[in-house]
This record gives sequence, C-alpha cells and structure tokens, in this order.
Amino acid sequence: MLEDLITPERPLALVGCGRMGGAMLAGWRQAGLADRAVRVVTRPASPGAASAGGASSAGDALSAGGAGEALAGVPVLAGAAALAGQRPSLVVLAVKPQQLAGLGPDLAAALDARVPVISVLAGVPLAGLAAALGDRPLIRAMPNTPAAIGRGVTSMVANAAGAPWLDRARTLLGVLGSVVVLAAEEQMDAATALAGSGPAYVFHLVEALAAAGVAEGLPEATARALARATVAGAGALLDADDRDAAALRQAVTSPGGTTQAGLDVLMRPAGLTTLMAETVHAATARSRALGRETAPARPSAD
Ligand SMILES: NC(=O)C1=CN([C@@H]2O[C@H](COP(=O)(O)OP(=O)(O)OC[C@H]3O[C@@H](n4cnc5c(N)ncnc54)[C@H](OP(=O)(O)O)[C@@H]3O)[C@@H](O)[C@H]2O)C=CC1
Ligand SMILES: O=C(O)[C@@H]1CCC=N1
Repeated sequence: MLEDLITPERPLALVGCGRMGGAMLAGWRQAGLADRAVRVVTRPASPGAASAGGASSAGDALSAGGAGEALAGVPVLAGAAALAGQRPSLVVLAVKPQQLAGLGPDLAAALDARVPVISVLAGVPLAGLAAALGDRPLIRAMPNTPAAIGRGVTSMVANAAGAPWLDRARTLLGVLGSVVVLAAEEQMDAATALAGSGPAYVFHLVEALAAAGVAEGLPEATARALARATVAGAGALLDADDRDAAALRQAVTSPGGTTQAGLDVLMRPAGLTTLMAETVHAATARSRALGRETAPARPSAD
C-alpha cells in the first residue's frame, strides 16, 4: 500500500519533474497518492518556486508540457538543498543523466544517509550514483511513459544497501504498471533500450503506418486515425488475450490473403527483425556510453 510507504510527514521527493518524472507523478496521483505527500524538487533558479525550507504549489513552477497546470497543488521546492528538514521517506531522481553531477552534492547533503534514492537516469550505473550521492540505499530503475496511466513497465536493480528496499520500490513503481527485477545490473542497458525507449518505437510505427496509408491514396486524417486506432487496439488485444504475439499475428493472417502479402515484406531477411535488432543495439550502446560520459572524473595521479 502506497500510504504505508509515503505520508505527508514522510513524503516522496521527486527530483526533476519533466517528461518522465511528470508521467510518474501523474500515475501516482491517479492511483490516489495525496498531493501533500509529495515534494517536487525543481532547479534552484526555477521562477515561482519557494526558497530553501519552504514549499510553493507546483502550478506556477512547473512548465514541462503544460504540467504546471496539471500538477497545481503539489508542493514544490526550488533546488535539492531545500529537501533538508523535509524528512522524505524516499527520493525518486528523474533529471537528465548530464544533470546529476550538478545537483549531486546538494542532494547528498540534504538527505540522511539512510534515505533511499531511486534513479531513473538512463545509463548511469549504481556505482556512478553512489559516487554522486554517497553510500546509501540505491535503486536504479528504468520506467517508461505509459506509467502516466498506470500502464508502464519498470526494470530495476539495487545496490547491497538498497536490496532491502526492493519490495517497497516494487510497491511504489508497481502502481505505475508492471515491475521486473533484473538479475544483474549489466542487463539494464538493454532493458532501457527495449522498454524505456520502446514506446517511441511504437509511436513511430503509427507514424510510418499512417504515411504508408497516405502513399496508397488515403486522406491524411483518415490514415492517421486508422493507424492510431489500429496500434492502440492491437496493444489492448495483446493485453487482454493470453496468447503470445505470434499467435495473435497468425490469427490475422489468412493464407493467400492481404496480411500474408504484407508480412512477406516485413518479415523478409533484413526486414523488421533485423531493423529492430539494430535499433535496440544502438540504444543499448548509447545507454552504456551515457554511463561513461557521466562518470565522475578520476582524481589525477599527482
Ligand atoms: N522520457 C522518457 O521516456 C524516459 C526518461 N527516462 C530518464 O528520465 C530522466 C529525465 O528525462 P526526461 O523526463 O525525458 O527529461 P526532462 O528534461 O523532461 O526532465 C528533466 C527535469 O529535471 C529538471 N531539472 C534539471 N536540473 C534540475 C535540478 N538541479 N534539480 C531539480 N530538477 C532539475 C528539469 O528542469 P528544467 O526544465 O528547468 O531543465 C526537467 O524538468 C532522464 O535521466 C532519462 O534518462 C527514463 C525512462 C523513460
Ligand atoms: O531517450 C532517453 O535517453 C530516455 C531513456 C529511455 C527513454 N528516454
């Protein structure tokens, strides 16, 4: 139960409330998390936010994607230093990987060393989080944006101090959809490439389907409406039907019919399977590179 984990006295601190942080907050609020049990932390310089020690309402401080209006009523703190004295039960970190180094010292100084941090930063390993935030319970998680409607999927892995928090992290993140605990941190880059980025691949499929419909003579609005409803409906069927994706595909495919003619192109050598492998490979490599690029500089030998 979320209420057992997060209370107004021991709130959830969300550091960074852009596209992913905002999606998670929307999912938690939809599941009934009270606004007063949350502290959203913005940049220190965010206009309209409170000074250290106080909290304003999110309405005037958040702007990403119109989130300011949608999140009106959630207390906002300007800068991680303002978390001192707020006694968060746990922290969810959702800034860009490149923004970690800038806020790490303030965040580490503001938090008791027993407070766990759940990071959703792509590519940043547990060791990099520990270097930035100090030795504490740490969970590296990778959600995706359908979390906003409780339909996301999150992969996660913990350091030794964070392992006892995995059940509570599962409770928190499970509200946003399903949760997978990875067997090893090495799997996180591929999980990021597949599921963190995955919704974008599916949305691009909608764009491609619509463009193909236009090329075959459909009006653009009609092609867009058909493509969107087809992908949404196929996803809903996949969710509602226990059969695997291959069986659902076969149920559409009449021998000698239109689908088989289309799949002959899509499933040819160097077709979608190859393209998707290259896609996920490139995203996995980028996740690994982000880890290297954001690693703290080693002290020089002299
Ligand atoms: N978008 C996605 O689908 C997913 C993203 N992620 C991860 O989530 C993280 C955020 O990505 P995304 O939401 O797309 O990026 P956004 O840029 O939309 O969000 C980042 C947010 O952090 C804020 N921020 C920057 N610096 C600070 C600071 N010092 N203190 C508090 N807040 C700060 C930004 O504010 P400002 O606008 O003022 O810069 C912004 O609101 C990334 O690490 C990404 O890898 C993970 C899974 C999926
Ligand atoms: O594109 C990115 O780097 C982030 C991580 C996964 C989805 N969005």
